[in-house]
Amino acid sequence: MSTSLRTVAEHQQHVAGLLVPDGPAASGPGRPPTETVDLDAARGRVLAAPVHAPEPLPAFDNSAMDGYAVRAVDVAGATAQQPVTLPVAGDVPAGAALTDLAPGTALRIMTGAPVPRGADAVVEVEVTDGGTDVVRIDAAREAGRFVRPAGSDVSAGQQVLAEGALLGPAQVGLLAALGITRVVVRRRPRVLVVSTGSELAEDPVPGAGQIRDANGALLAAAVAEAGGVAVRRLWVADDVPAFLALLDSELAGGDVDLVLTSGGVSAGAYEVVKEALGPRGVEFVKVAMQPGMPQGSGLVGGVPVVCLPGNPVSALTSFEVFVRPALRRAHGHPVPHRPVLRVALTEPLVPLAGKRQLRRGRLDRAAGTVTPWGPAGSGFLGWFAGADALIDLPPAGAPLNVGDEVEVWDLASG
Ligand SMILES: Nc1nc2c(c(=O)[nH]1)N[C@H]1C(S)=C(S)[C@@H](COP(=O)(O)OP(=O)(O)OC[C@H]3O[C@@H](n4cnc5c(N)ncnc54)[C@H](O)[C@@H]3O)O[C@H]1N2
Ligand code: MOO
Repeated sequence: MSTSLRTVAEHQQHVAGLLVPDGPAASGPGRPPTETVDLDAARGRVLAAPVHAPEPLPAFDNSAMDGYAVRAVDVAGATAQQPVTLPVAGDVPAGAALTDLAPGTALRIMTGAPVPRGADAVVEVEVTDGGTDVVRIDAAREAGRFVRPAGSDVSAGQQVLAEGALLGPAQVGLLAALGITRVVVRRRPRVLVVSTGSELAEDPVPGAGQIRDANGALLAAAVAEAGGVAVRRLWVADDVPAFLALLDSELAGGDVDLVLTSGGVSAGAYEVVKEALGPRGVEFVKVAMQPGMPQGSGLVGGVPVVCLPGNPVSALTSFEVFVRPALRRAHGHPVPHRPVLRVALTEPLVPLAGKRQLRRGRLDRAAGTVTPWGPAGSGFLGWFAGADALIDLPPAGAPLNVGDEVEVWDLASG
């Protein structure tokens, strides 16, 4: 085994290289096919094709105010001292069909209702006496005032969303407003999650020396949060033939874009993942990072495989650092990385010599501070569950004092 450590950036490139379109993985999520989804399922998805407006928005001239539709010339010069009085010819509620306004009259109109033919302005009710038969108007309103013209927001045929746009509430709302009910989006990368270790209990109540599988749920959740889908979540004991048989049968179906394993990659006597996949060409390395030093990556049968360390804190941190950005970039997400903030420490910290360290932290956004959350070791999932940030400490930095600025990854955003 090599004793030189790979840098975090180098291993990020290795993992990203497995997943990007130009990478070696022909069948990976690098060239994700597309799928068409209903608008209700579109939030969080990435558009695979631009969208053009089939119709203008608004579709017809409509009122921006509750008030009176008038001809601007009929109210020209109106003031509180010299008001204009107009007969009210009727009401135009929202949802009403288009009507006509006769010169020298007003129509009581509601916000969103179609501005009648012949009217070119709306006088808001606040500068009138609110009359229903006859209305006193205390202010002039120029032509176009409080009229939202057809197409003033979006014109017919205009490109409203570009390929690669991330669909959030505003985008989904716009599509709904335009009558677009289905959109072509990039397919979510399909990820097979495999937990390894003979200590993992199959029964709900672990026996002596056994533990429950945390990484399966943890990584499936992380995959979903990154925009992928964990197609299957499996467990295999520390048994190389059983592991390989499972992997081969799972990959035979051809529906997996990425395999994520956890455990069995370090220096012990039963390192199932390393022993099984090393001979298949997967590269096992040590990365200058804590937690998450032992890592594996490569292709098995053309499918990218990323092998994460077993400690749950190490597995999740490794996912954050290596897998999440690659997965998001691979399916076209416009923002692959977490937002990085510069905030002040509330406690002193001593960086590790020779390794980049990602400590759990809790952000106080208002105060612009971060508090280290729990010990540095990789056996503290309980602490991780209470954290909302990773404090990114460069290797061999000087000891940090209270108030010193550090970079943190904001896990609650992006
Ligand atoms: N002699 C050495 N020992 C270790 C080294 C080393 O360099 N030399 N590296 C340490 C580091 S760093 C890490 S990280 C771990 C990684 O170990 P593995 O990836 O081989 O993982 P395991 O040994 O299988 O498990 C480690 C730990 O995590 C628990 N685990 C594993 N899978 C799960 C799961 N699905 N759910 C919950 N917990 C899980 C497992 O029981 C162990 O406690 O190796 C160090 N050792
Ligand atoms: O590098 Mo391991 O992931 O700390 O415990």
